[in-house]
Amino acid sequence: MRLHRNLVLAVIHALDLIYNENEYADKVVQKTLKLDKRWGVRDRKFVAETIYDMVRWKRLYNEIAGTKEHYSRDNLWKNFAVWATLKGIDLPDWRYFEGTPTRRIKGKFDELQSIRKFRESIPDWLDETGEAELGKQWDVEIKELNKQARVILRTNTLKTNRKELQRLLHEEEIETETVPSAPDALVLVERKNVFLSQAFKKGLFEVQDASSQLVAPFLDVKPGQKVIDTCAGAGGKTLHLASLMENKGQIIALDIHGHKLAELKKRAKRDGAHNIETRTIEGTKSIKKLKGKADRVLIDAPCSGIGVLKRNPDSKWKLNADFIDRIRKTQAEILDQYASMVKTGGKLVYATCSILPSENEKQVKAFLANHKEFEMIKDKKVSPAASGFDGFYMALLERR
Ligand SMILES: C[S@@+](CC[C@H](N)C(=O)[O-])C[C@H]1O[C@@H](n2cnc3c(N)ncnc32)[C@H](O)[C@@H]1O
Repeated sequence: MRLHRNLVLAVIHALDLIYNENEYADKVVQKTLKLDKRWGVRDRKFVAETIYDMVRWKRLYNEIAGTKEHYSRDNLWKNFAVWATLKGIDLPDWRYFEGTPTRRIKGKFDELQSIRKFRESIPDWLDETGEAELGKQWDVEIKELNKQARVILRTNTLKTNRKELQRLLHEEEIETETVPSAPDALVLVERKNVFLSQAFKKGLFEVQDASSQLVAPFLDVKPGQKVIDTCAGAGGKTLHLASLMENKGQIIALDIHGHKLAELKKRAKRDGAHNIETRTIEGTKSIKKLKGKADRVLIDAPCSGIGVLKRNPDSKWKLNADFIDRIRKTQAEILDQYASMVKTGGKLVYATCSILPSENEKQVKAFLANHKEFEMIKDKKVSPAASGFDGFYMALLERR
């Protein structure tokens, strides 16, 4: 591969924004890709993938390059030289690469393979938490979570079926394969910007990981029921629930952030999902009004997101142990309060995109100890390593 100066400069500028200005990697990638309209598909792929790669392997590259946590331009170039060297790319004779110790880089990389926090490029606290909660399993999970995420689509069965969607995408030169574990899912054979496709504009699919696609079916919804999605956000699961309910019945989508619900509304319109009402939570009043009203309640709780690190590699650097402590408290409170919306004989799913037992089965266990009116029907842990998709947890409870 030959390096093009303007593309590499764009990557370095993006890293400066992410590391020094604390901007989110996905937003910076979006912004960077708009910099030059003349860039072709391969240029865009290089820019996006290199930024994500550099962010993912930040700690490892810092350690190899000796750049520590200082991201001056010179140090960003040093980190980039490590990336290129480890990829086997011949460094051009640009002044930034003068004196790059190619052999030392490779030697240091080999040496660091025996220390997990460097090998997997994670902060100390995360390595300690992962090991304390998952033991030996942490080794394989974190390895998988450092891989690049594939693009997965969920067929919008309100408008089409998986076979037809696959055919229509093929006509737009987007090749896909089916996913055995998720009946409505298609995985892209090659990464593409699917949001530009006609199929997307017509609302024939949503982008949603295969593990995330297991959550709505876990709630066992039926057309005609009253369903409350308590942490609906921009509605990934709400829209799936609407499809499973064939647009019949009622879904109330709640969240504390109105702007996320506004996005949900836009998506619902595109998808032809007509049975969703959004309500911003502005205090306990909105919850009390819904007490004992729902056949089904989904709590897709805020969480550490450790199960989706392959999608958001910069959360490794933005998360911290205090945040996880706080989020565990929020999860316990949410579960305790929102479960009251389930009517007798109704069902509740508690789900997270974390793989830490302290956010998952331990939360459910503590809840059940205090709420004898609920019993567990089943739960499911989706391991990133075993599935190749995101890490998730879901528990189905019933109110007696
Ligand atoms: C895991 S995300 C939800 C993702 C969404 N269900 C989806 O499938 O796209 C968790 C959501 O919980 C919301 N949230 C945080 N605290 C909350 C609270 N106390 N009550 C309701 N929602 C809350 C966040 O704004 C966020 O949108």
